[in-house]
Amino acid sequence: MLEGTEVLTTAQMRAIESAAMASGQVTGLELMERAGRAVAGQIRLRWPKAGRATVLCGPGNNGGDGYVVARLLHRAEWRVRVLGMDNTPGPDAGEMRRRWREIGGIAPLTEQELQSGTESDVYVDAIFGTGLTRPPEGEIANILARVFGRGGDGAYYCRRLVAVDCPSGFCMDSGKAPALPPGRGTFDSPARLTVAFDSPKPGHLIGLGPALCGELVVADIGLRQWRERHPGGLGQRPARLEAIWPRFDIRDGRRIGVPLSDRLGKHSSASPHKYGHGHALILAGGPAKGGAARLSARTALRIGAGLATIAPPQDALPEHAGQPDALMRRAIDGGGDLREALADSRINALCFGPGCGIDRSADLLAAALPARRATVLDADALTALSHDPALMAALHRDCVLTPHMGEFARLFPDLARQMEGPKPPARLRHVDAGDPGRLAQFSADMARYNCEMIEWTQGPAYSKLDAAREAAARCGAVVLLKGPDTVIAAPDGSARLHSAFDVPWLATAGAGDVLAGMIAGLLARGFQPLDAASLGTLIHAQTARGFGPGLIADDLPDLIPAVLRGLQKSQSSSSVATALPMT
Ligand SMILES: NC(=O)C1=CN([C@@H]2O[C@H](COP(=O)(O)OP(=O)(O)OC[C@H]3O[C@@H](n4cnc5c(N)ncnc54)[C@H](O)[C@@H]3O)[C@@H](O)[C@H]2O)[C@@H](O)CC1
Ligand SMILES: [K+]
Repeated sequence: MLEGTEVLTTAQMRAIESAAMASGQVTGLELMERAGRAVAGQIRLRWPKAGRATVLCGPGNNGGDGYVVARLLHRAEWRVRVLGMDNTPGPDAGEMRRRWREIGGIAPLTEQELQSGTESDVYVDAIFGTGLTRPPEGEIANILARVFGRGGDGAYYCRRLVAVDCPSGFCMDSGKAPALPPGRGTFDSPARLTVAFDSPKPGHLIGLGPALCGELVVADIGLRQWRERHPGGLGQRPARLEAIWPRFDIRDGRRIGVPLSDRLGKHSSASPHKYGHGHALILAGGPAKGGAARLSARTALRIGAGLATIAPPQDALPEHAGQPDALMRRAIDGGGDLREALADSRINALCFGPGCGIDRSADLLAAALPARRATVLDADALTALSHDPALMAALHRDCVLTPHMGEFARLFPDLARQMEGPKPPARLRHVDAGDPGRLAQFSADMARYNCEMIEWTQGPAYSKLDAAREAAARCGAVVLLKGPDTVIAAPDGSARLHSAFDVPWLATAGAGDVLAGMIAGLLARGFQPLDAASLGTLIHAQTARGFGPGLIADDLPDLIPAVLRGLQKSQSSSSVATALPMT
């Protein structure tokens, strides 16, 4: 079982906070103090010399965190300037504002104030967190444009911007940034650092998140212990959502979320025989179309499949005579040939698509899907699938679809359209919080914290995650929606997120063929489809991280052994098992 860092939607986070407070074991004020302390601590860790800080405090609890940051930086001898809003915040934020007022003043949070005065060494963005409900307008939009924008000389207005929970105006569920109306600039100046609380949210990992957040630190604010003591949390737990790239620090700075299976470096069965490690069959296209499938096949071998066979039509077979010698060749002209090949039950993973041709893919898929072998569908196979509802209906739970956005839009046009628009309203759902007294307290807290009892998995904007989950449930197969951010979803709602925002050079011809081959090889080795797809995604990006710019897809397969060695090493030193309760 692959282990990643648990990711929570904002609704889940709010529900956990509220339930923890309803249990009487923690107060909102304590959580806010810890949140502010985490941010101030991270600032001092990076910039140990006390300097000038400007703290921008919004109207809600995110602003409350900001007042705590101001107080703690002041205590550490920073010269702190606070700009705040003239509203009546909730009781906790109000109390934190009062405590700050005993120390220093609050200038109005206006564009003019932001521009005036001496430039600060650090700017703290505590304007909006999870409570953003509509696109900012007027003065607040101007402020955000300045905070996240650049001057005429191209320099950032707010050098060293530290975001509290998230960059303000940003949706933590979808990674979308609805904040700025057209013409008001863009988020072109990212935060240096974002300190999120308790767990990463989907938006930190997908969409614009990785670009806007800068370094992401996930700070424990004491809810983890409560969750460990109350593993059921609130009512029924949703399908698990995990991040599969270890970017997060927590508590004492340990990294969590090293996503490994202990089987990664080992073989898939106790048998020393090559058939014990699986046999991947990679279907190739006609003459002059075989390169993509060769990349896939070579990769399947490198990732540890015991055997890999490339299967072009007869007239293209001679083209595959070269390296690697370890690769087997077999002509498969059509569905009949494939059915015959699949009589050999040792062929346990299939890969369709790269360079295969749309008609040939359709013909071969129709023959293969009823055999219910673990199957990767990529490129032309996805186009064939989008043309034929019967093929779509024949998909099964051992299939992995690997579309990019264009292919996804052909397969699931309605879901792709929804991604462009707002999310439909979340459905209300009863939350079982124990006895009536506790439930009453819980409801009061919900109201106090402006929370709704909304379905656990719902967030405010329809995201790539929502779309991939819905697609997987609809087609009954694993859907890997790839891009700089990749979402991998299983039919039961479990999902994994990975950001390859840091390796833009991975967007190169043939990289997708390599990914398909990795997943096919891992399936051959006996990994479950969700794990094979997740590990394939991670290893794929890790190979590119190790190589750097200048990468071409042909380089990738030979980089796999070093990545496998590195992952094994990090597994042995990982603290993941102690840092997170795993379900
Ligand atoms: N709930 C808790 O127990 C904790 C919350 N924490 C902080 O609280 C934050 C969430 O607090 P809130 O729910 O109060 O939300 P926010 O502080 O994000 O903002 C909510 C406020 O902004 C207003 N608002 C929303 N959209 C607006 C717009 N477009 N223009 C102008 N005003 C707008 C709302 O009317 C509301 O007053 C988290 O992000 C985190 O920073 C932390 O203190 C940890 C504990
Ligand atoms: K913020």
